[in-house]
Amino acid sequence: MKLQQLYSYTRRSIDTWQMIDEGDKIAIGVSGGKDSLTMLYALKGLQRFYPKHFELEAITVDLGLGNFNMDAVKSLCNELNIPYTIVSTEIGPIIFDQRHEKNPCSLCAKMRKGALNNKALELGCNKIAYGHHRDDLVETMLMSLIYEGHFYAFPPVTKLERTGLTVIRPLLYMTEPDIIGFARKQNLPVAKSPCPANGHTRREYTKNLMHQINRENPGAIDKMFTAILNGNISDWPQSMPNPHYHNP
Ligand SMILES: Nc1ncnc2c1ncn2[C@@H]1O[C@H](COP(=O)(O)OP(=O)(O)OP(=O)(O)O)[C@@H](O)[C@H]1O
Repeated sequence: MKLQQLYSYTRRSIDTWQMIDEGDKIAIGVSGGKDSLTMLYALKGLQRFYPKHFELEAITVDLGLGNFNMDAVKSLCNELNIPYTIVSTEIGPIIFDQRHEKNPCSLCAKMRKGALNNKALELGCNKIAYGHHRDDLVETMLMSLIYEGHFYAFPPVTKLERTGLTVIRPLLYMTEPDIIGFARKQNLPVAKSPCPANGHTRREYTKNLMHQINRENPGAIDKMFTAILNGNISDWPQSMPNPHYHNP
């Protein structure tokens, strides 16, 4: 995937869901994975020509799991001229060593988001960008169906009432293969997740299932994505009708 295509997909979600307002200061959550690194490029590029002016801050929450070297990400942020902050935490040791959590993912995500939000507020940001893409959205919907028995997927924009921050997901129209292709082409310094639960979670199971369904029924992921977009899901904001874009 070329840079121009990346900008065009990102702009599509930003316009459709009105993610950016004049004067926003957006914290980009950077895990070091391919999605958030791609998002650094996407938002930095868009900043140059988007009609509304906005500022960017990149933030990584270090979970304290060791083996976590973000020097290459620091250099990338330098190159892109995005201020970069690493927040050191003991979230990993608390979850795995002290509490021996059987289902560590939800508590970890909650604590990680708390640390990210606090730093974003401290830096004067009013929005937080997550690198979720189309396949993450479909995966989450399937998890909700299989494990919770209802049709739900996270919205493109979420206002967090307690902190006043707004979460945005600018890569929502990108597919995972597109992101993988972009990350490879740009030679992005993708870090392997240091999480010991990685690869053994319900999410991983659902992801494999989703790919199996798509292999056996080509186009199924796109169809499920369309079902979500048209699904009148609670929490989802109104999308902007835009003559330039046609939803699938
Ligand atoms: N440790 C972290 N510090 C800051 N932001 C994070 C961190 N972990 C996740 N995020 C943010 O939350 C988003 C979703 O997290 P998730 O763990 O689902 O990542 P992912 O799908 O593996 O994406 P990525 O390839 O960016 O890691 C990430 O894209 C990123 O924006």
